[in-house]
Amino acid sequence: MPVEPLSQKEVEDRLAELPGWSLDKDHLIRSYRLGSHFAATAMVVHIAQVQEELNHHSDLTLGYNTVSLAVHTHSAGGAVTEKDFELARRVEDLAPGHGAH
Ligand SMILES: C[C@H](O)[C@H](O)[C@H]1CNC2=NC(N)=NC(=O)C2=N1
Repeated sequence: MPVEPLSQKEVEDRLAELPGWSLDKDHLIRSYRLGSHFAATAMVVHIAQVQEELNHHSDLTLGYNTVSLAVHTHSAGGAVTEKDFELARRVEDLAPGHGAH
C-alpha cells in the first residue's frame, strides 16, 4: 500500500512530539552524540536492524562519536510520511540504551 505524504501541519504536529528531530528541506533529521566511537558504531548496527525490520532506511552517518540520520520516503516522491516518523520514534526509543543524547 502506498504511503501518502504528510501535510506541513501534520509534520509539525508530529515533530512536536519528537524533541531533537527537525525538518531539513524534505528530510527528517537528528544527530546523536555518544560516549565513544564503538558506542556510536553499535547504535548504527542497532538502527540498521530496525530499518531492515521496517523496510525503511535513512541516510545514516557514523562520525567519531556521532550518529546522524536523515530520512524521507523515496516511494512518496521524497516526501515525509508516517513511515519516517515510525522510524524516528523507534530510534528515539533505542537511543537511551546506547547512552546517546
Ligand atoms: C523495495 C522496498 O520496499 C523499498 O525500496 C523500500 C526500502 N526502504 C525505503 N526507505 C525509504 N526511506 N523510503 C522508501 O521508499 C523505501 N522503500
